[in-house]
Amino acid sequence: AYWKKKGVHCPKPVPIFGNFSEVCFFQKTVGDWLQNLYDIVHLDYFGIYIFDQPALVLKSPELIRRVLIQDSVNFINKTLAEPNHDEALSNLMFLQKDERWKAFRSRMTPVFSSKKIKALLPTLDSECRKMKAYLVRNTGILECKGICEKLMTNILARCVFGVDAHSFEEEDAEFRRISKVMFGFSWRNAVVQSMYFFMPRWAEWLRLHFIEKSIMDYLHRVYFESVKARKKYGFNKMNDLIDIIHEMESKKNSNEDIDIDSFKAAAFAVQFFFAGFETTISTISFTLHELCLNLNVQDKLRAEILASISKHRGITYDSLLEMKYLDMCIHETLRKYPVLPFLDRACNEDYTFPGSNLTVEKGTPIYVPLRAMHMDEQYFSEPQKFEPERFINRKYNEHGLVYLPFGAGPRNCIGERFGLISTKLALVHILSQFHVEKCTATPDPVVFDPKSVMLQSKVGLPMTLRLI
Ligand code: HEM
Repeated sequence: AYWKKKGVHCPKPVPIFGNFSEVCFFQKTVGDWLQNLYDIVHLDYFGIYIFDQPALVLKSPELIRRVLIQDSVNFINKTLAEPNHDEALSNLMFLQKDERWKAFRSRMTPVFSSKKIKALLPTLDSECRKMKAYLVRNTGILECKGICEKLMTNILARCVFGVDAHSFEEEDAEFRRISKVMFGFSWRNAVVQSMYFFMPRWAEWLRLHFIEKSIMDYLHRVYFESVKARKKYGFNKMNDLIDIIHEMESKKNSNEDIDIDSFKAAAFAVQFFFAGFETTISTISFTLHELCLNLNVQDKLRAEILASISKHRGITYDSLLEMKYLDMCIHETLRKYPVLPFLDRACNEDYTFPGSNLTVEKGTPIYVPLRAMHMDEQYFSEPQKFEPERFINRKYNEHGLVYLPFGAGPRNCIGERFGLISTKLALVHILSQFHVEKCTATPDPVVFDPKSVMLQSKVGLPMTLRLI
């Protein structure tokens, strides 16, 4: 009745569940659910109900630009639950709101400058070399997502906490166990994380933990132990997050409105680990998957990589930025497989869309069905086809926003540069030494797992690796 009163079209809801039953019973992924709604409604926007909560879905690229960029001051918050019942969780930036988020974000932005990321390259490179040595010992059929998980566990443990995770040497290494509990499938994760996104009031009321408390405690402990060791042996040697935070601390301006106390710094370390893990793994492994299925693209990409390695006598930060076809392949992967298939915002105050009589009330969740847009023929011809060439002159967002793998506006992905450089480096290392090929277990097309809010293949991404 809410949307009817406002004169906003709403696909027919069912009692109790509203339009949400298929996601609620894990029958469809969030991405597929929003895409089905997007495909049947031919309007700039429409209403839905998540149980009894009205939410607005935007289809028009122009309205999306308004919400994410032009009028972003009205839409600074995400819809996610705010876990004020747990201090450690409430320090995670993507769960923060209003002034608290603003202050935290501006303090953390310098951590991701190109200079800082460039300084991390030797660390990333040495972890990629360990992966390569492991792959040389284990060619044949491999579950490539599992390999990428080991790699990112190692990279993040080093870049964030300054410790060696030993994922390639020991199957049951502690960090690997932690990342498995954080991201591996469990009904607990599926239910709690879906509730944080879509039933935030319930998640707050039930005092649920987005990340299991024991894991938070463990990661805090690792952080504090690393800081303790650094105090003893000296900072600024590892170029990792702990050194960067220490450097920021020592330059601290007393007028700053946020104090990065050690508890907040530890929370940021956890946040980095959490937000950088599945996102980067997904991008590396789906690219390899598509390269198995598109051997001409793989050959072209390998030719670019080998030429660059020979020109620069190795792999450098600048050479990674120079490889245009590599960049196009990754952007095509992020179009077909955006790890977060939708964006969410909540309006801070009642807001009337200019030129319309649509007013959304304070607190109303707003969704951008970005995967549906990435698969819309109107914007991307033959959307099922993996075609990196469509990114030759990347001008998709000229008239409104249609391509959004990292979101947009002040609340976009803070780790884009780090995610892209890690993805590029891992792909260069793998493709310069191995052919990747389809095996009988390679899923084609990929079937996504409805139990995960993020886009994940139901059966992993197995393929054959063959030394060149
Ligand atoms: C290829 C890899 C990645 C992809 C596709 C990706 C994608 C995204 C997307 C779609 C958002 C939401 C943006 C919005 O709502 O407008 C986001 C937010 C975020 N990402 Fe990433 N991400 C990636 C890597 C990383 C990495 C490596 C980090 C490392 C720290 C990171 C940290 C974050 C954080 C902290 C936020 C929340 C920002 C805020 O609330 O202000 N991401 N990411």
